[in-house]
Amino acid sequence: MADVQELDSLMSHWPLCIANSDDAGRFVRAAKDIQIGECVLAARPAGITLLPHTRKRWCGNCSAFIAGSSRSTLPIGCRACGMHFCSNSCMLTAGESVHSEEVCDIRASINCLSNHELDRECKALAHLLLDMLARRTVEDPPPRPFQVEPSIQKRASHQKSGRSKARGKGSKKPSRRARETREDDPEVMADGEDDSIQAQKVCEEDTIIEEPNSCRVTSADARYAGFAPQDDKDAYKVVRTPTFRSVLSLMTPSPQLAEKFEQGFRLERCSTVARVVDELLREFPNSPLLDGGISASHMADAISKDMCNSFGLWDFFASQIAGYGVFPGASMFNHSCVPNVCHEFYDCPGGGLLVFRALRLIPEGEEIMSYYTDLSKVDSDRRLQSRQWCFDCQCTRCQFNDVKTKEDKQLILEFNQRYVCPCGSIRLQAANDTEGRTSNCTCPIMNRLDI
Ligand SMILES: C[S@@+](CC[C@H](N)C(=O)[O-])C[C@H]1O[C@@H](n2cnc3c(N)ncnc32)[C@H](O)[C@@H]1O
Repeated sequence: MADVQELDSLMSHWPLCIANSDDAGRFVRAAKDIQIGECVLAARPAGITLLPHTRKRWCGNCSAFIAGSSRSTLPIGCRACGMHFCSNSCMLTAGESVHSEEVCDIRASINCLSNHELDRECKALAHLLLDMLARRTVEDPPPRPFQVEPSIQKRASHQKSGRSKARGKGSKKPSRRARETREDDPEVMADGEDDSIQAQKVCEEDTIIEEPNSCRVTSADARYAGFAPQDDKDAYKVVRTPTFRSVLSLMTPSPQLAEKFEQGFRLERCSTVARVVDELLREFPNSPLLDGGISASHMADAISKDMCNSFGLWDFFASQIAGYGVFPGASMFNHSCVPNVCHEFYDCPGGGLLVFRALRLIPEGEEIMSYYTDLSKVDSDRRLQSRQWCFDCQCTRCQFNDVKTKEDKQLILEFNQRYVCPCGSIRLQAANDTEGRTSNCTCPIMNRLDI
């Protein structure tokens, strides 16, 4: 069984504990009675990838839908790599991690590769891998076999002084950042003012960035995502930053299992993507992204986790997947088509937060079941979807729906009326609802737009 300690520490503040089963691997149990609506976990991403059609609409730093973001000032686009940001502050924070000089250069190079060299899915994976490497932080607790601390700690102290000098050092290629401009306001970078002076100014005005590479979830973010009361100043402490090692601890299907579910091709492309990213990264020999001796095989291992562990990010306005991310804490939840928790994605610096809440009372000891498939679909469609995660769902709903009757259809209809919000996501049953029919949607999009 893979390392649980790293994953366990991501859950240490939540009413959860990890256990193991023969049929579905590791799973999560409630460590106490959990009330309806109670937040069971808020997880941060180890890496996110936005699909090309979304990059202009979603902030590359906080994953906010730019047009609907309260943070949004003027959208800023990078002409080199195509990433967009909802504000100056987000652009500056990203400049220290997911949009540093070398990351931007490599992203641009990936975008330029022909379909033959790297197809669309592989490019999305390559961006996910870069994102994971760029978000790597000081490992906590101190590592065991995987050597990462010394250089990373050095980097963190550089950054505390306000600027990352390590980044781009030794870079062979000329920087493309000069081409980066604010789309709607071309004067911003074109007035001759040095990038770093601008960065300092905005840092002073906007926010104190303590650890640029691992922005904290602030108390305000925690309140916005609804898991902290108004007066809880320490709310952010419950959300741990996933380490790279926690990603490596996630599950990868064996080649045999992947073959059985016709997903072998996905496993194979991980090494192709890792090789391409590794080659591009080696052009930056002093890159902090490679600190700790990250090799191509570490990279292939990390992105192979995408297969069974990524969460889709839904674009409500375009009604399509905007991208996906790996949230190691949340990856311990197994699937059920009758879940007892639902999840919502909230934008916040550091890539966003995936927040899980109880759909009903969950007694101590019961398994926490999330959902991976579209629960509004009929059983055959859900079964097809679950093949992507290399398993056949055996939940009561799947077994029951094998017998197709009018009553089954009624059951699905009722289930959807009860749990599926018009925005497409699962919604909470209202706490005071004895009938179990009316529910409150807590999704950020609906709330924010006051629909
Ligand atoms: C996000 S991980 C969940 C944690 C996983 N059990 C582990 O040990 O790391 C998803 C994987 O768990 C397994 N899994 C999740 N739900 C399952 C279920 N209802 N039945 C069987 N396997 C399941 C599948 O192998 C799936 O690819």
